Amino acid sequence: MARNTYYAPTGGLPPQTQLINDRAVFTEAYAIIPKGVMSDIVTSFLPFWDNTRLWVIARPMSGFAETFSHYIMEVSPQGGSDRPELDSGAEGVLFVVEGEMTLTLEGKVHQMQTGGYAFLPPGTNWSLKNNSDAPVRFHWIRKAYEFVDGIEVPEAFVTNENDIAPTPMPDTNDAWATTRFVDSADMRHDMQVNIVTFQPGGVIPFDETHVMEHGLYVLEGKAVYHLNQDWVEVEAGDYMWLRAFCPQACYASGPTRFRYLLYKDINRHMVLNASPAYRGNRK
Ligand SMILES: NC(=O)N[C@H](N)C(=O)O
Repeated sequence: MARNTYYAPTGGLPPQTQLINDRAVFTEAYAIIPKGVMSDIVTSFLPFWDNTRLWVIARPMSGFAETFSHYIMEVSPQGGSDRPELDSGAEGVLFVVEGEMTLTLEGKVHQMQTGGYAFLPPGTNWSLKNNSDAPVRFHWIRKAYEFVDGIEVPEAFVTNENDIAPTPMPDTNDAWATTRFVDSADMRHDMQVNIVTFQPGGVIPFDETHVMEHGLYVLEGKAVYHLNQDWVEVEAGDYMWLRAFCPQACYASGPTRFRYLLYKDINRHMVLNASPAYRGNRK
């Protein structure tokens, strides 16, 4: 089966001769981390991960307004972790963009390759190892799972994006389609990590303005995105973080398809006690 080729950052140092013309921006409504910023200078490390470095491209900051963290992981040969997740309340998604790795999930071994996708509910027993002779690069998106009395925690699964048919947006002539790994109406899930694909010229023709917070990592191609009041050019390897209600529209501006990994929080009430007014009203 044909496999997709995604942009995967490989680090390196920007040359000292480089002009200072990066497109990085951090605003109240959105942030852009262009691929050039993901250099060797800004890597992180994690406890109990061997031969591993990462780029943290999103994290909760204000305590209640941001819901998730997003890492780009790079695990060298023989690297990995037997204690990957230290927070028993965290759920996660792994998505492989280059190389291969061995995921052991509740004792069962899964060999994951490019396009491989795993959902890890809170409390899952998992470990990861790179048994190959090349680095493996994957995205790891984490969120504090919002438990609800009477609703079960969803089960873990491992799949590959090539095994899932994208759902076309009606009336777009298939120019805009979304690969969904879980059903939006499945109330056990409080987040989705999807892949959105636009054919050249495909558009989001109006400013979507909605409660879902987003992280968008561009996997392929390029586009012009409207974010709040700005038009920005983005291409494979760039990251966009969008706060809830940030207006967003785009058109795929390149000769090839434009695709991104899209995080969104779904299916839960908003936390009312985050508001000082609400706290004031309570006995
Ligand atoms: N920016 C986006 O791709 N937004 C999606 N239509 C979404 O909110 O699912």
